[in-house]
Amino acid sequence: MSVKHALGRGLELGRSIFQLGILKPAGRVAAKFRGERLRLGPAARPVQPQPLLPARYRYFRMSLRGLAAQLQAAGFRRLAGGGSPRNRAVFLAFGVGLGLIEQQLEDDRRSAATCQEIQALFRKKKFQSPLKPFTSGYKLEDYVIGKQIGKGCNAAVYEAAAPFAPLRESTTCSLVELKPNGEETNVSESLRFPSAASYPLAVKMMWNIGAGSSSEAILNSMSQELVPASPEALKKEKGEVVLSGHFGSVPKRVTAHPNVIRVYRAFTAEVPLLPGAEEEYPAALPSRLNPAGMGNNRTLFLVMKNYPCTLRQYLEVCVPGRRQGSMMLLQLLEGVDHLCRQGIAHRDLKSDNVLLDFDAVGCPRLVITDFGCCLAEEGLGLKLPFTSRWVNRGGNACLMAPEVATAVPGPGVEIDYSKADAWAVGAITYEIFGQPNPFYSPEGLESRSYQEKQLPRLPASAPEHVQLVVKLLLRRNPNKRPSARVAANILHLSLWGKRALTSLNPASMGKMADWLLCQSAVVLLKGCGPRGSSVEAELQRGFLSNLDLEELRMAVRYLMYGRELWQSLLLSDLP
Ligand SMILES: Nc1ncnc2c1ncn2[C@@H]1O[C@H](COP(=O)(O)OP(=O)(O)OP(=O)(O)O)[C@@H](O)[C@H]1O
Repeated sequence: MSVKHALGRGLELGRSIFQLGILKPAGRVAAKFRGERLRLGPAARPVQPQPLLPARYRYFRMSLRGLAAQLQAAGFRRLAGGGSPRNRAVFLAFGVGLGLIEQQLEDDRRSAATCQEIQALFRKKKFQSPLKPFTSGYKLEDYVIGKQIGKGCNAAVYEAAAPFAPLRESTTCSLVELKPNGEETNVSESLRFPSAASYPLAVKMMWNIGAGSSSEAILNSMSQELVPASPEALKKEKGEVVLSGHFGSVPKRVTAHPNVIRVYRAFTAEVPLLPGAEEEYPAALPSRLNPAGMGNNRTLFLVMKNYPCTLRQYLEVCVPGRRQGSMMLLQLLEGVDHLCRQGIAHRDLKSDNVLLDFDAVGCPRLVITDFGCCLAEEGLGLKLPFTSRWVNRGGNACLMAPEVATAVPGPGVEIDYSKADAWAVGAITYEIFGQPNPFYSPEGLESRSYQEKQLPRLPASAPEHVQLVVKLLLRRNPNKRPSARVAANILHLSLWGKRALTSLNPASMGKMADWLLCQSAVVLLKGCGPRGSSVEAELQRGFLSNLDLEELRMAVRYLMYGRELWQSLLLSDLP
């Protein structure tokens, strides 16, 4: 081996370990170079990207550095101790080549610092609620209730108005009539959704059957509904949070996010006789209103913004175009990532539980709603002890991730929900791109037993990056499935970083940092213009406020992996 060759091999070895992420633990693979035992060996063939845990990544870096040092030391030893000069030089060159990878580590340190600075800049700008802040509204009498706008298994939802809760100027143009953009969609006629102008609020009245009528009992049984409640939602009395009474346990609360519903007020009150109650939910009424009713006298009311439709209703009349569909998927992933970061799993994601309105340019804005089945217990995180079959695994069995659906209860068993909502988003994407959800129909796939190769193809109209993300999200094995954050990053990079992507390399994130800086400048400038509150701008700000170098690197790896598979026309057989 020539010196030049050895230098090249050293560089290559370091780079390949670096690019692929060293996937085998040190010590298990011991490489030998010219008789010298080394503690690390490169992975021999391209392997699928896998998340590198920060601790492991640090360990890997230390090992790489250690390896370079070992080689250099061995080279010097041999230099001092004799041996053929050519051999010594070769040895030294290999070590030096490997040591050059240090430069990449330095590059990484700088890129990580850039990410942190950008993140800090964008985190400063808080998400603004579409309603002007209001101070009253803790009683049912504060609201004028209109007609019923929805009903589920646990509640009826009514439009409502309150003189003190007008919409912000910029959002009053939420489209009443949406003319789908010819280039983006197949639907030609205009679509009409009810206007929220006269009733900007929605009041959800929970059906209280069996929870008792004390406020404490109501909260205990419906506490998850309060997860998206703002800090001002519950009346504060003498500095203490009360809900028409005193409560022991309050669940975790999610902070505001553009893709997660906000509950502005929550209070208990006597169940009133609202329009359609006797016909639509007579059994949920208290005996005061219906002698045959089984409901309790008081219940929980939640006040939210009134959205024109659900995602399911929207998709019944409209097939979003490529870009719009990608942005809709991206919003769901952003919402799920926000929940995950706060240790909350929704556990009942479906197109009925996603509400939708439109930004000033007619782009659908999606918000995740109905937290009645969520996992948000303080101190529990995303892992639920599954010790008996009576433990509730969540709602909507059809869209239950395989690891949840197949879990068998037993001592010490835990269900890990950290990627379960992301899996459901993968399934909902079929609906967004105009296809039936493969997990719905009776003849459809079952999440507990499907094989990945049985998944239908998305229509050709779905962009390549969406097809890749859906394939990845619907992997059975959660360890091989990207998190919502990494999946969102793949879409962000594909939507806005296409040109930069051609030169991106997971081993050298310097170019990525340059692109991020340019992107930040663009987003900041756009934020000053009239489109500052557009869905696109919100998504871009969200991305920049959540930058993490390793998660970005992971996304780049997946993209490169997807590109390779596309090139070899193997995407349908994605392992
Ligand atoms: N803020 C809102 N604006 C407009 N419509 C809403 C709003 N919240 C809910 N809805 C409508 O009411 C329906 C029922 O609401 P929701 O899903 O919260 O009730 P639920 O009884 O908890 O549902 P589930 O049966 O899933 O448990 C929704 O599908 C939607 O059509």
